[in-house]
Formats: sequence, C-alpha cells, structure tokens
Amino acid sequence: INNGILQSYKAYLPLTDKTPALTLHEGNTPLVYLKHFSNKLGIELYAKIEGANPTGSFKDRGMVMAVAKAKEAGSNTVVCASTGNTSASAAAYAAQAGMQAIIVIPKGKVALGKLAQAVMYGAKIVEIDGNFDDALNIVKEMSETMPVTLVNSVNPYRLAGQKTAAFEVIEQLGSVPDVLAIPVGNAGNISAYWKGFKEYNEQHRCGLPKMFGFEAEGAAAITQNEVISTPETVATAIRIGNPASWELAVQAQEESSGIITSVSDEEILQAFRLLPRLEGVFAEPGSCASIAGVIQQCKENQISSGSKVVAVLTGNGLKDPQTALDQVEVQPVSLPNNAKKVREYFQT
Ligand SMILES: Cc1ncc(COP(=O)(O)O)c(/C=C/C(=O)C(=O)O)c1O
Repeated sequence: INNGILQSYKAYLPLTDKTPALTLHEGNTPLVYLKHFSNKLGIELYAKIEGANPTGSFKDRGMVMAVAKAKEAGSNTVVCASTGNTSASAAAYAAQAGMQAIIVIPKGKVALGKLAQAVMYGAKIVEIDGNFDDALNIVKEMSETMPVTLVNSVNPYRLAGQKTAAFEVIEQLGSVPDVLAIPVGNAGNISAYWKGFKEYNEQHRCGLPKMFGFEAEGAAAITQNEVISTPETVATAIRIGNPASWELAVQAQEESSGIITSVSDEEILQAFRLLPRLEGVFAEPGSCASIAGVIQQCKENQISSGSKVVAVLTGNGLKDPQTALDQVEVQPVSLPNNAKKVREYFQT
C-alpha cells in the first residue's frame, strides 16, 4: 500500500513528531520500459511516470513536504508562482491541509488542465502580464512582507520531498541507471534527484548516474549561460528564463559528469507525438524534453549502446489537451449515426 512519501521515506526527510501526516498518496509511481524506443536507440530506456501522482505531476512530492512543514510552523497560507503544475499541487495540498493557497501565474501561458485544477482546488489565482520569472519575483516579495509561506522550489522542503523519486528509481530498476534524463525549467527537480542519488549512494554504495538535463531551446538559460529575458517554448511548463536553482543544477551536472543542454520545440513535439502512439505513455510537452534529449544524445553518441537510461516524464499528458489537439494530424472522422455506414467506412 502506498501511504505517501512522508511515511515511505521518513528516515530521509526533515520530519519531527509535530509534522502533520499529510498525504494524497503521492509517490510510488510506475517505471515503464519503453520497448520501441529502446530497440530503436540500442539502449534500455525506462520512463518514470510522474504524471501518475495525485495532481498529475512530480510537484506533489515536494509540495506535500513543503505544505506539511508550513502547517507545522503555524502558517495558514501558502503562496507560489507557477507555470501551472506547482500551483495545481500547492492548491491541492493546501486544501487537504485546510490551508489557503495564493498563486501567481503568467496570463495566457498556463495549460488548460493546470488552470482547471487550481480553480477547482480553490486557490486564489492572480494572472500577471509577465512571465514565470516575474511572477516568482512578486511572490518572493509577498513572502517577505505578508504572513504567508513561499512554496516554490527555493523552499528547501520542496527539494527534500522531490529527491524521493531518485530512491524509487533505484529500487524499481534494481540498480542506479547509467543516465538520468530530466527536463529543466526552474532547475529544482534535477537538483533534487542528484541530492537523492548522493544520499542513497552514501547509505547503499550503489553508485551514481550521469545527470542529463534538457532545457527548451527558447528558454535555455543554463545551456547558454545567460538569463533569457523573454523565454519562449511550446512546452509552457519549462518556459523559464532565470532558473532559481541554477547553481545547484550546474553542480549536479558537474559532479555527475553529466550534461545540461537544450532541445528544440520540434524535437519536443516529435517525442510528444511518438511516445503515446508507440509506447502507450502520454506526457505533457515539457516532460517530453527528456525523451527528446535522450534521442538527441544517442544520435550524438553521448549515450553508449546498452546503457540503462531513465527518462523522467514529469507531467501527465492530460494537463495540456489543447497542445495535443493542435499537434495531432489525425482528426476524428465524422460519419452518419448509422452502423452500416461506419462499418463500410472501415471496410473500404
Ligand atoms: C511538467 C514539468 N516538467 C518539468 C518542469 C521543470 O522542473 P524544474 O526544473 O524543477 O522547474 C516543470 C516545472 C514547472 C514549474 O516550474 C511550475 O509548475 O511552476 C513541469 O511542470
């Protein structure tokens, strides 16, 4: 039974006997072998399906930790900036904890499913005519001047919770992967995974993976080593130009002898279309940067054949139905309400 990460990994988490036992039964997500991609690329490729978390993204791991600690500290309001998934998760865990969530999001740049979640979970939603980085500056200022707790990944409890995914990957794979491929936006998740792998290695001497982080080409601050003031990508989840965990991410890349590079929107959309069709796994565009990156790095001979690779699929495909419908060339065919006519259609 999955009782959530606070219980499953309490030995690794900064809990006290006063930390509320908050959970929506996050974590323990599937690790799926991608047969088609593995055969095509000559590697053993697995997907970590973080879209199977309660609010449909990896954010739940960090948010359950951050919200529980906020409640323990006596706070009754959490605040965050978001490209969508952080706000959905903050709103859900705040509701579960009987707290209020305030979220600040870039107007018109949050995928439909994420907005629906934030609304339904009862968050107070502010849309600004700016981008995620502007929104993060606003909520940082609010958390310094109002009695609210900031739960973006600058909050260390977020990274503590999110590192549990690394433990699961090792336990599920039965070993440390040679490469851990992951999308990079605000760079908290790549930093959290590396923290988790190092801690687990200290305990179990299991070795360490190479960390391969992938930014969207139009929002590739770390890759280009400069702040991108107007980040643009179809993968709105990672449309971030000034990653808050920049230094931690570079440290993860250097210490693991990995890479942080970028993938184009076309490479992302190619993976976005192929993954569900060929493997039965549907992940939102930002998540597919990890698959696009593995394909790219295999082509550039940066991943030796037979390597064990885990690609983190950070968010469920249902989050962004509009991009799915815009991108798919196969449209439903409309036929009369008549069994014979429909049968004939398929027999011709
Ligand atoms: C699906 C998906 N995939 C990858 C990322 C990048 O993770 P980080 O590099 O740890 O930021 C995000 C990030 C989303 C937000 O930053 C937010 O929701 O505000 C995401 O939603």
